[in-house]
Amino acid sequence: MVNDAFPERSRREQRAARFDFAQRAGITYYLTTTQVSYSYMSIYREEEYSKRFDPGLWKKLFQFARPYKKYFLGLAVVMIAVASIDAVFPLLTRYVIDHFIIPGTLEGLWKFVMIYLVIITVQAMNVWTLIAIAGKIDMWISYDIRRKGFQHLQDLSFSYYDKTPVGWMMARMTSDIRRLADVLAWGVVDSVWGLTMMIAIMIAMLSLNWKLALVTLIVVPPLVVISLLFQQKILKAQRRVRKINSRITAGFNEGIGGAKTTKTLVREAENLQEFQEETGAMFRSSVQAAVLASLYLPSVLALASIGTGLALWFGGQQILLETISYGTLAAFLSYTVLFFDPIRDLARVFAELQSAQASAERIFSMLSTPPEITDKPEVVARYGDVYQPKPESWPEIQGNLAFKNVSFAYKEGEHVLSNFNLEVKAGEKIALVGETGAGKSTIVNLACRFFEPSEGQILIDGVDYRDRSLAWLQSHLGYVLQTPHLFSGTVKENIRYGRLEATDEEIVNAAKLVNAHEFIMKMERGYDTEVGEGGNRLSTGEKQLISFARAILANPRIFVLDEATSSVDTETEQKIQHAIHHVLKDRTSFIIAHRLSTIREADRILVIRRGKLTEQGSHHELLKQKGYYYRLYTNQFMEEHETQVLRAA
Ligand SMILES: Nc1ncnc2c1ncn2[C@@H]1O[C@H](COP(=O)(O)OP(=O)(O)OP(=O)(O)O)[C@@H](O)[C@H]1O
Repeated sequence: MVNDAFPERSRREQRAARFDFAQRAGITYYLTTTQVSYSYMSIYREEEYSKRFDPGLWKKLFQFARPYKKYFLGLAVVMIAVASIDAVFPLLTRYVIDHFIIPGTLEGLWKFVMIYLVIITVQAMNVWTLIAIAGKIDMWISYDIRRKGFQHLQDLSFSYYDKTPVGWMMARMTSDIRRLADVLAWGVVDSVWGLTMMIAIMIAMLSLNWKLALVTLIVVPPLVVISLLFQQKILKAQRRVRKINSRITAGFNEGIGGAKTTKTLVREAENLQEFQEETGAMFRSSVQAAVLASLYLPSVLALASIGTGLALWFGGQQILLETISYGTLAAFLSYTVLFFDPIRDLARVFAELQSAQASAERIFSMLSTPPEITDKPEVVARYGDVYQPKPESWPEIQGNLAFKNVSFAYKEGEHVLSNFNLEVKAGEKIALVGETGAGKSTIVNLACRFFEPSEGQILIDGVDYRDRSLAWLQSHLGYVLQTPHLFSGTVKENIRYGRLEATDEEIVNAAKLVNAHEFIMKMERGYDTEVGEGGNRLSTGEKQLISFARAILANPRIFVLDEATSSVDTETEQKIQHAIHHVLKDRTSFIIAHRLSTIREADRILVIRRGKLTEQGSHHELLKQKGYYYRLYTNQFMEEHETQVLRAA
């Protein structure tokens, strides 16, 4: 399946990926993206897909077309009309030659001109209608698939985002869907037009003079073969160019985003070398595509010319024998040239169908990935899901939380937690400390049901949280991360994201509570200041404060602060500590912090080492125990003290 195609991703990337989509989902997470740093050029690996026609896949795809079948039918009718009229034009030329030019008379010309005008007006209207219908179908289908894709991405669990690069998902949601809708809508236009045109031309030629028709149509079979061969090769080369192009775009992204890191690691030369290899491959594939395209047209023109030559040769003889008119020969010549268009179009549609099938496979592989964490059907029936919640049936939440013999592994066999037990009372302020990779974030992620235990149970207010709805739990969650993500928009809009119906006054109060009001008011337009994409016009500390205000506004029962105050200065941190103390009162909260001064006030500090709870108690109790916490605290204290002394000196 798709996910196996990706190498293990760094944890930072994984967080960034899943939180990016979690935030778009609009659920009450206050998670953040970090500056993603993929290994340059190694992120985007497109899979090769089967080339055989896959009826099952097309059946699934036609489900998206089904709601618009009336429009497809209308489109087919209009296209038949367009092609039939296109095929009539050489007959009009024939009429002009045989009735006006050869006899040298203008008699009946006005009538002819009037009929001609009516025909081209009808044709213009047909073309307008077909563009309008096909354009609408194209848009509707891409809208439907995108909507379904986006909804599914929101439903997918964190583990999916751990394995799948954001770039891959973006490509599915944009270019693949675009291509698919395009082929569905415009492929119908081209194929109906092409087929009708070919049939109409053949009927016209055969009825004008079947012998001459058979001679002229000799060139059609080689024309079909050449067109199919070339179109497939051209498409293959173009696909290679597109693949490399997406890697180059990723390379640009990486190169620009990671410019500072590149410089500090003196990696410029290697990066340039890697980049040149990609652009070299792109150059070769582009040249190949251009050479193929440049060979195709002359080959087709040569065949068309042979057809024209044959028509002239045999047609000329027939004229001398007076078995056909000059007009008929002219019509034949036009038909020979006209025949080339539908063949070329059909060959292109045929080749594009293969590419569309690959897009469809990619999209459906995403759509058919089941979310690992979902509500059971009976839970959905009772409480509703994220899209149709039934808050009136939701139980009150107290905020008591218990881990009962919980084991958990991200990868099979590699347990991060084994038989982990923990009881947290409603309103308790819990701090988690421990070395990097000890399992602190895993514990809170399990508590928030971003992952579920492989064994054991997590109870909220005494009930296994799998018996309650995800939406219920998440509507009571507030989560603030170290590197918060803000959305493009104003400060006010970003805070309001926590609770859309909040008044301006409530927003200002939330900002005041976390000491963000002061710096917001110092900004040029106060709460109406634009924060830029991802909040990049603000410092990390400022973003932290805003995301904190946003989380508070939602008034969650369970609050998680994962290194949430690591980027603010000591003075601001003290202010936030004060706010945290105030805000977290009566809420169950988990605080993960490496800076131990920030967690002294916690009701209980848990020391986690290799997934085990090794020490617990208040700050003073733990200091008295003189264990790991004591060593950690005294070391940090000494370091901070030395820094202060140095600064003072
Ligand atoms: N999404 C993931 N996929 C696979 N392994 C993971 C994932 N997240 C964490 N791990 C692994 O699980 C273990 C515990 O990680 P966790 O993030 O819980 O540690 P932590 O104590 O929060 O560390 P830090 O202080 O660095 O944030 C680590 O060995 C880590 O590599």
